[in-house]
Amino acid sequence: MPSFYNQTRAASSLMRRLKRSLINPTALPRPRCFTTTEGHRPTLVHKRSLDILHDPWFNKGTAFSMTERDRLDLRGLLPPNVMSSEQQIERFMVDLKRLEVQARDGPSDPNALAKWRILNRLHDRNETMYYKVLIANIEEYAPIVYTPTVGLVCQNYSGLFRRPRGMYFSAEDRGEMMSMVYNWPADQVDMIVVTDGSRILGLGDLGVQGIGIAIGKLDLYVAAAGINPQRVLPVMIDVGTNNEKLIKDPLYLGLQQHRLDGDEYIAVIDEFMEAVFTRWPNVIVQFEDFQSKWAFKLLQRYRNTHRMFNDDVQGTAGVAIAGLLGAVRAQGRPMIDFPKQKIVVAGAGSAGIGVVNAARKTMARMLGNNETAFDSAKSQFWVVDANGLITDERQNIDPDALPFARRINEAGRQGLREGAGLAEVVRQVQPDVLLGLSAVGGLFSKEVLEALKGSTSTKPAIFAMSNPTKNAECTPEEAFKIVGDNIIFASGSPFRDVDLGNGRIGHCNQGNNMYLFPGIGLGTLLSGSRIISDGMLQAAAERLAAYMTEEEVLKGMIFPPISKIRDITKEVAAAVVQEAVQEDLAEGYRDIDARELQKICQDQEEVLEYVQNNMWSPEYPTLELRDGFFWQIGIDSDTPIFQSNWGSAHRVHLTEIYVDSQPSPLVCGDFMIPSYNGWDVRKVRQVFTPIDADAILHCSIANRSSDVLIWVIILVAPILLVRVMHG
Ligand SMILES: NC(=O)C1=CN([C@@H]2O[C@H](COP(=O)(O)OP(=O)(O)OC[C@H]3O[C@@H](n4cnc5c(N)ncnc54)[C@H](O)[C@@H]3O)[C@@H](O)[C@H]2O)C=CC1
Ligand SMILES: CC(=O)C(=O)O
Ligand SMILES: [Mg+2]
Repeated sequence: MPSFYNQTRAASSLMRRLKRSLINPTALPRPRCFTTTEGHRPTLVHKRSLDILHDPWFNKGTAFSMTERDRLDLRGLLPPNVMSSEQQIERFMVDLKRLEVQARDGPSDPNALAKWRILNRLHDRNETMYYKVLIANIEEYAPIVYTPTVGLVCQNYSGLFRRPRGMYFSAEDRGEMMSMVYNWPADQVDMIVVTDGSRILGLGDLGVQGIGIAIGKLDLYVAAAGINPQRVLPVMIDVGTNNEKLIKDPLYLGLQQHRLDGDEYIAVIDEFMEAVFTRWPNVIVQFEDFQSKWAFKLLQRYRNTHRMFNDDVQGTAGVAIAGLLGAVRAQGRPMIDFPKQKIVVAGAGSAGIGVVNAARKTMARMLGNNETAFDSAKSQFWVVDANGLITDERQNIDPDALPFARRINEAGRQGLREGAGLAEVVRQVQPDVLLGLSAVGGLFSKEVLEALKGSTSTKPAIFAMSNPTKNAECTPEEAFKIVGDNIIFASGSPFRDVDLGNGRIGHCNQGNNMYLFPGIGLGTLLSGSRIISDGMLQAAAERLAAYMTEEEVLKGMIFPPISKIRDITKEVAAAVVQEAVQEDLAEGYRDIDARELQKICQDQEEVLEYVQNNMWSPEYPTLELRDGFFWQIGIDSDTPIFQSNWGSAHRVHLTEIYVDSQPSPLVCGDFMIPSYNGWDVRKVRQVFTPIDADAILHCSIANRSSDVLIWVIILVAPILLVRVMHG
């Protein structure tokens, strides 16, 4: 819950803005007029926030000064580094001259970036059409808006940046976030994907440029889960970067300082969480691509108090479990044999450790769900990181990896030692599964794959899950060629199936958390669960595993094709809703309360229908012009919102106020309303102090006093005052 201190701070910050609106003549209604900038006379604008950034006449993009950003409610809507117009032109020219950027880690499609640009322009122009195109061609364009191209986009974001999308909270904004969050124009936000840019895919620290991954993930939320695009918010928390190249790049858009660390870092993330959950109490926050050091700590910090999850730790784990269960079925064995699988994992970061933790819990559940089962399950894993096999002999072992450190005596009996290389580990262990989350392209070398031929499994599984494409631990061609045709293969980024000759196909599955995170988010939203429990994540993974038929699995297809992502997401969301109800966490959604949800969840078809009915589809709505002026308190949204269709400050006379649908005896009168389009109840309270704004459901407004009168008061009042004071 927001602390009293922060609420007070938010209130005083809002009051400041309120006062500013009341006394700032530029905010008062007047004809849209502006003067030239000659002679440094200010140009008077009739707009604020995104409306300015989307207006080609007034927009200065990254060149808005900090004071202008404050005055015009732009703070947080642009990357934090203020650029000169010369720098803007330089950035544009550099980008223009390298139209076909092919970075080392880029996708194999040479036109990928050009396609991204075209799609991005459509996204800016017409969201409905953009999502129609994306949904209809998801197989072709997911690799453009998501991995692998999104990696290349993030690497080149400073050059590609055109129109801002999402919000930027930087280390410089400390103490301001609670007020900045109101600069976002949407009254309701369902889904936030936030990153601090510290580990974007397998590309390392990309600083502020990491916003691209948050945008890409939210594209999938809209396309796959049918989250309304007006209710998503990509967020970049810029606490600096440890990427020296970016720190020295004059055209970099983020803070050019080293990353905050320790308590200072946590304070920034805390402030962000408090701000977004204060404005949108029902929002769900997905943490994305935080370096492992913080991924686990932040997850532990917020997971029992906030609606949040970490996609790299928890989403990836769920997808891997579904894949691992699929691999057991593909061997012609029942899923209950999973605890017998020997699994070698290369990579002990947020993703690798997330997977082994979840796989261990799944095994333990199958073995009787008790302490002994949990303890014995860990012996099925061999974890190898940059320093080789992790054993309890390792100095300064990472606490998150500690439970999986092999006992050195036992390792010795297997012919292994502390720091043993991957090939050696595979040779000795003869695993059923070799899983890569190392971000090291080609790590599954010929030697490692040769060693896997000794696997005791009838159908060994190779999961080269690192992204983007160039970071895959091996390609499907290498895997099928070296290990043989009788394998299961999955990769994090998409590859083509392999032609094995004689009409046989070596199936390449895409093992990516995109099969889970949209359903986890949607299921949480529609259940109204206050947290995202382990059980909800497990239910999501199991539903994904069960999605594939026996026939498909035996052919080596353990994940669905991406063309089915909307359908699988619906299934996953339904499983999440049902589990939330089962665990008594569900509080309902909109007009469906917990009890009704419980009834719905008794019938599988009904819960699927409930999910389907709440998925947004890209269709043009019929628009009608609503002339004049109206105010209302939204009752169809979770937070009552006081809305006006008039984007500027104005004086109004309230004539009717309804409380609980009854005309209220409260005294109505004249009020000066500042220029906010969407107010939540806290703001309303500050203006209408005698009114319990929570209870107002509707109020209508008659006549506004003329602008001329306001100007007369503003200009004449001080003169009169001086006269009175001087007798
Ligand atoms: N397919 C999917 O859905 C997902 C894939 N990933 C990918 O997983 C990769 C890793 O992500 P994080 O765990 O967050 O990164 P991280 O940087 O925290 O962890 C990387 C780990 O790999 C280890 N490593 C480095 N060199 C190695 C080597 N030669 N042999 C064995 N291990 C080595 C490091 O010691 C570290 O433990 C990234 O490429 C990311 O894109 C992450 C999440 C989801
Ligand atoms: C897929 C994903 O989340 C990652 O590579 O980080
Ligand atoms: Mg990620």
